[in-house]
Amino acid sequence: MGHKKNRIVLALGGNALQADPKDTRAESQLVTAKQTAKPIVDLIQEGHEVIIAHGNGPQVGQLIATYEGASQGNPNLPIMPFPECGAMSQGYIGYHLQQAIREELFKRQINKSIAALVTQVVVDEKDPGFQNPTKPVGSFFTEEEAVELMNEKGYTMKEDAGRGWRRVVASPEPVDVVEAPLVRTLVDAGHIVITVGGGGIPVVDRGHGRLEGVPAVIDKDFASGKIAEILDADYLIILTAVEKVAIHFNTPEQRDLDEITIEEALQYIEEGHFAPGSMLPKVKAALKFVQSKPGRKALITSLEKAKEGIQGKTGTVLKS
Ligand SMILES: Nc1ncnc2c1ncn2[C@@H]1O[C@H](COP(=O)(O)OP(=O)(O)O)[C@@H](O)[C@H]1O
Ligand SMILES: NC(=O)OP(=O)(O)O
Repeated sequence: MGHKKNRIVLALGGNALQADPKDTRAESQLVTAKQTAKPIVDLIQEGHEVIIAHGNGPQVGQLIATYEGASQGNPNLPIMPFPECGAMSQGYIGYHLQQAIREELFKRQINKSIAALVTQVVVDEKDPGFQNPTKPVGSFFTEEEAVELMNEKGYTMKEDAGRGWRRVVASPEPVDVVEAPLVRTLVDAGHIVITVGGGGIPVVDRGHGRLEGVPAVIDKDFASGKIAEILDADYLIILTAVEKVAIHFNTPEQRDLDEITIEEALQYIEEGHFAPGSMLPKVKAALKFVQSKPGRKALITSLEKAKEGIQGKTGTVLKS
């Protein structure tokens, strides 16, 4: 008996791109991408239509820090602006995933093309996110190092879900995906598309066809939800380091969640079970997607468990 083929937007978390957060070498990231390709191609092999989205927090932060460091005292090396760093991170992560998935498709003799599309995402310049930076980017620091960086460079730094201190930048909500019609055309034609990488390059619509890049990093969970809505996907699957979302996370009372209703999700958010900057945007993006139209489902699980998750065997599922 055949099973239902779904249109799935897969959002890849940090661990799918960088196995060891301390090993930031591009070569290591490519090795990780090759591991990541396997469970993705499992889904493609099952006949699902897969659209791939991914984060860029560590990578965009590294690019910005590299330019800032290199340009100090060197007038010939200007600092690369934020939107350009976002585009660069989107480009190189897309290139890695494109290579990795292509190779895996070839191994399994699946005749499909894959392309990463440079994707811009429209944001509202009045979004409150511009006044209150929340998006962690780049490496982790100790509190002492963070204080030094705040004083020296004027960064805003915050503690990131018990894992250390990171620079935080503005993170407005995605309003629209500029290249969405192209993504749709490619997906409808049976191709695999990598899009809204790093949440998309944030742009403000100035009218008359003019888009202007703005210094921010859009949350990839929200951008994935947005493209899933636009493409009328059946599933938004957010892949991260944990198999299930939990309440009372990291405490002796921790309870992993299997299936939750919209009401339960709202209640758990209200009770503060999900850390801002890590699990909270995932649950909120899942919630927004399932609320947008009846029948839509969201799944939060680990990369390795994606296939079992779709079969209803694991993960945390949210249904409308
Ligand atoms: N309530 C929760 N349930 C499960 N994990 C949680 C929860 N709150 C915070 N986390 C943490 O959030 C992490 C996922 O966020 P993050 O690492 O930022 O995501 P990404 O995979 O997109 O890079 C999990 O690996 C876990 O450590
Ligand atoms: N842009 C973004 O959300 O990146 P991360 O998932 O790496 O934080």
